Amino acid sequence: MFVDQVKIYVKGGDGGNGMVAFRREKYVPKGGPAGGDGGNGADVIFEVEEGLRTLMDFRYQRHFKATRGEHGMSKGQHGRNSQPMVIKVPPGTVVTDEQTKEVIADLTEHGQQAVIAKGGRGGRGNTRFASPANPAPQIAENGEPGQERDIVLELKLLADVGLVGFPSVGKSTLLSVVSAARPKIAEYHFTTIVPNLGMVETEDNRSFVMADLPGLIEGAHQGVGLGHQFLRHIERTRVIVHVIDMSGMEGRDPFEDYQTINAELKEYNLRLTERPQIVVANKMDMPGAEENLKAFKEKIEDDVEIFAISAVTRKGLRDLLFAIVNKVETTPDFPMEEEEDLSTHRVLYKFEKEDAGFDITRESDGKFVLSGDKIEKLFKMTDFSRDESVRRFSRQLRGMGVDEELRKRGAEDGDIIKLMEYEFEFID
Ligand SMILES: Nc1nc2c(ncn2[C@@H]2O[C@H](COP(=O)(O)OP(=O)(O)OP(=O)(O)O)[C@@H](O)[C@H]2O)c(=O)[nH]1
Repeated sequence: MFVDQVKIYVKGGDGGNGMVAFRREKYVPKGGPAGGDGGNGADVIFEVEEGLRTLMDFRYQRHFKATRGEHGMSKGQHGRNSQPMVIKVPPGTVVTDEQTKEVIADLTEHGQQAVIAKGGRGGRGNTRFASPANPAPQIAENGEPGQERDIVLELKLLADVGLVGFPSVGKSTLLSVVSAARPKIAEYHFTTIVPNLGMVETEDNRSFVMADLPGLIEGAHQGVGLGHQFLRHIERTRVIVHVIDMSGMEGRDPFEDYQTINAELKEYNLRLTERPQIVVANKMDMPGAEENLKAFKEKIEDDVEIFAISAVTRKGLRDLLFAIVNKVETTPDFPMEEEEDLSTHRVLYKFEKEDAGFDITRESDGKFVLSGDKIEKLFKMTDFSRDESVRRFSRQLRGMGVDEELRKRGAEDGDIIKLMEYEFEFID
């Protein structure tokens, strides 16, 4: 199979920060705590849109950051939660975590959704830290950071459109001038022929996959290592674009060429003749092409659509692409017999478990380095401008056993401890 691949970065929105505030009431010198919670940050969600058939859009935008939650406010008002960021993907998109190689989601059905990066929880305002012992807490949490990850999207490409025609009629030229991108083909162990495949995008942002078939069909005919699986792939082509050299060079007759190719398609018994066919009269920039086209039109059945173009000068390409994409969109799928079951409704979506805690390493200059998801998250959620928050952070570290572990590793009063880009002193 041809597999298109793109690597992108996604980040859920950070939670809004909690607020430290107190009630101000007339005649009351100091009211109770009134700082609201921050709102939750937005999730990054993928949703299947059946109209999409390539990962082309991700070539232009590779960074997706969802919005953060609103910060908590005074008078006990909570920040608003952010609306999820919904990104449309084509059916068949498999999403993998780049680092862990874990499959995050396998998106098959129209409308199916999966959370790809979770937004952070809003930080708690000081209202929530009030207790009988501490009725006026000077402490609030920062929002939890949104989940961020590099992910790989993979899509098995089916050729929507197959190019056929005699050698040298201009199929490769056409494919190369209309392709916005060549898919990064992950594997094609089944063939010795490198398939000529391009992703085409129309001006109105619709896209389809076009493949040069004849080389492949010839190869299959001669038995050069094309597997059954690959032939089936070709068979699924929805629309055939039949390219004809209208310059009639080398003494060939365009109409005879047209008939010969159609007869061959039938002979290979690939059911390709059942597909709608668009005829492309190419090389219209050459002398004599106009007359040849006229003669061709007189011989061909009336209902065949013909597009006169020049792949070299690019004349007529725009209309041709619109006609092709319209045809692709209105042609139903051609279900094959013994269809492999694509309808396994797997929705995998799991998040990696938070790891137990932290790691301690040592730099050459003797500094201790703390790392780990949980400890870094706690750090980001701490408002270091407030003593009470800082004290809470120390308590949290102690609770996790960080102090004890540092001591075991030989940390003494005054040693430098690094966490992300910050440094602290160890106080035993
Ligand atoms: N004048 C003119 N020449 C063209 C046009 N399109 C293609 N050609 C030329 O025709 C020759 C054959 O073009 P290709 O694109 O290689 O033809 P092909 O159908 O892919 O041929 P195979 O690879 O043999 O199957 C090249 O020299 C092209 O430059 C066109 O619109 N006008």
